[in-house]
Amino acid sequence: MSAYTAGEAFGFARQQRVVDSPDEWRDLDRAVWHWVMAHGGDEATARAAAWASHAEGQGHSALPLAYCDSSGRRVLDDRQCDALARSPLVAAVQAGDAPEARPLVLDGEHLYLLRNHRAEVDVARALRARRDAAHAPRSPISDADLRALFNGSWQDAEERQRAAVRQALGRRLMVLTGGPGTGKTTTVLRMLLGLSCEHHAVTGRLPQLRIAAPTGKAAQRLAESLRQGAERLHGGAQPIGAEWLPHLGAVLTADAATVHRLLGSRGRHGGYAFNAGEPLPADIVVIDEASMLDLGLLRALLAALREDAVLVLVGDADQLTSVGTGSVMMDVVQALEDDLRGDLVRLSHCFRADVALVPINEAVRAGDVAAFDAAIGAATVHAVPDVASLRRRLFAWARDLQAALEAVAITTPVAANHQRALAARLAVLRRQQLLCALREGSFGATQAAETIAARLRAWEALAPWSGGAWYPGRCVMVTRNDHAARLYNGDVGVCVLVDNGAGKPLLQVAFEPAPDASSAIRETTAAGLRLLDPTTLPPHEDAFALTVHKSQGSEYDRVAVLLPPDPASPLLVRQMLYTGMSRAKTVVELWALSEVTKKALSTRLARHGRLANRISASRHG
Ligand SMILES: Nc1ncnc2c1ncn2[C@@H]1O[C@H](COP(=O)(O)OP(=O)(O)OP(=O)(O)O)[C@@H](O)[C@H]1O
Repeated sequence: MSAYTAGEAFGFARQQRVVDSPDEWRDLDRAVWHWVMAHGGDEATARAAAWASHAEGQGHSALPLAYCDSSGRRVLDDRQCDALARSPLVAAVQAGDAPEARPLVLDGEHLYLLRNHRAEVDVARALRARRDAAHAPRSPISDADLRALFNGSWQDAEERQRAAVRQALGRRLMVLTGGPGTGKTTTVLRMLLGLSCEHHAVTGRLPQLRIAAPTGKAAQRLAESLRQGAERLHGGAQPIGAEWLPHLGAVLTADAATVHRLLGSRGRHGGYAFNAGEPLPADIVVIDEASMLDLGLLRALLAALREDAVLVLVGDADQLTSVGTGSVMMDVVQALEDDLRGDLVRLSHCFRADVALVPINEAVRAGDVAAFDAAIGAATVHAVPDVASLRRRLFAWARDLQAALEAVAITTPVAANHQRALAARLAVLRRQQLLCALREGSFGATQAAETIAARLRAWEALAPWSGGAWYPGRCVMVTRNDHAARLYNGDVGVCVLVDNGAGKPLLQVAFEPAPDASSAIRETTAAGLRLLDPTTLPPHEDAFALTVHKSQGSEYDRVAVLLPPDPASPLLVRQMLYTGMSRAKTVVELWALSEVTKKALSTRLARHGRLANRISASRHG
């Protein structure tokens, strides 16, 4: 789209041509330039506004006045910065609210689009209020209770888990962070039991509990882990006392949903059914994978919460931030770490049986090149300098995938009610996964998935389906929410051959249980695995290779992380590498040149904005 057509889309066609339109600007940024010029702004303000829009497109909530373009040149000179403060379209403030609504806000050394400024201010204010509302618990948890909640165990390695459970009581905000396998979910379950007990002591009734995550898949995983954990607590070698059972019941019957669904999203511009005027009927809300929350969604969530509700944010603050604006989990953790009050617990001990990957993940998390070199033996490294070598890797990968599909007899029909056989086929999705830093291009996930699919289809056992789009073993990921089908962006399914006892077996796509089915419902639907006709699926794509972004919240036995051979790629950041590699449970492969890996290791993704400062500003009002 040219600058003119972008402008036309906004209803102000045939304006001046954008002066010096930088190559990096998107059509939207140019449209913002036109909007400012059409509304009485000067050239400097229009330019700054377009750059603020561009920065938002990169995930920043604000444009620092010293912002540099990709060639390292400042995008606004001193004269332009001075002009901004005098512009009628700009509200200049020194921290805090903009006194009047103007489209741009100059807050100290940062320029904001108004909505991002409001979101930052509102989120910080709500979080500060939640922090300040902490009080001594009515029914503090005893060491005996803690021991009971941890199955009679009292190890040093569990101290922070116990601290998290103890410290959550009496608060309106609790944040739990830690890497994979550090026991976040295990701790959340105990925390919920403690919070439920406290709620009962204060109100005389059990709490209304809601659990959610930014994606359906993550919500489903949390619900399932909590259910399994609750069963172990109830039926293990040292079952918890009868006094806990009503609270366990509250956890077991809690609905799990995406955050959008929790808030009653009415679509892109329709707002939410639950908001400040119509608060969410919930006493305790747990959000897992909170690193995927963006600024706008956290603002909506905080607005919808009742003042006396407890919000528990759980996630790995070192993972990639959301694709949207801001890096809220990272900022919240930083602010709470700067002002320790017990409402943040960072777990660090890995409890997994297989800890071989812990040192390398820790080295990547910390960006420690020496520790990474020392731990690299835990990973398999393949240098992939060009398309030909990538192709060879992909072929070998497809061969292994074929072997995994063969092992579950993917081309043999299975009865629709044979849950075990269906679950075995579905489990292939968690066996091996290729994760790519890029989406597009010859090193991107789309092309890699195509190459793997083409190679797989050359398998003679799949010949009967050679004419169609669907074949047994095709793995797909849903790319758009379909609330009616209870399928959500990020859900993965595998195509299976189903014998329904009425003639020719049918191709169906198997998915795990719906995330927003309560556990009671899940139990009545024979383990809840869903079989759907391929023609009824919402938009989807092949899932043989995914971007690292899309893999957040999932784990696989074996992971290969593919990095592009160009060290200058802007997506090569430490959080991306950490997120990708830490998805592996037992085997991790790096398909990358060593200089590219080092570049990613030593580059920390930082998003511009002032949320962390605003939250920590509590002591100054
Ligand atoms: N205190 C503990 N004692 C024994 N095992 C534990 C303890 N805490 C966690 N585990 C075990 O460690 C494994 C990981 O725990 P959990 O799933 O709670 O971690 P997590 O941080 O939520 O992991 P992920 O981020 O990968 O979902 C599980 O097998 C769990 O049973």
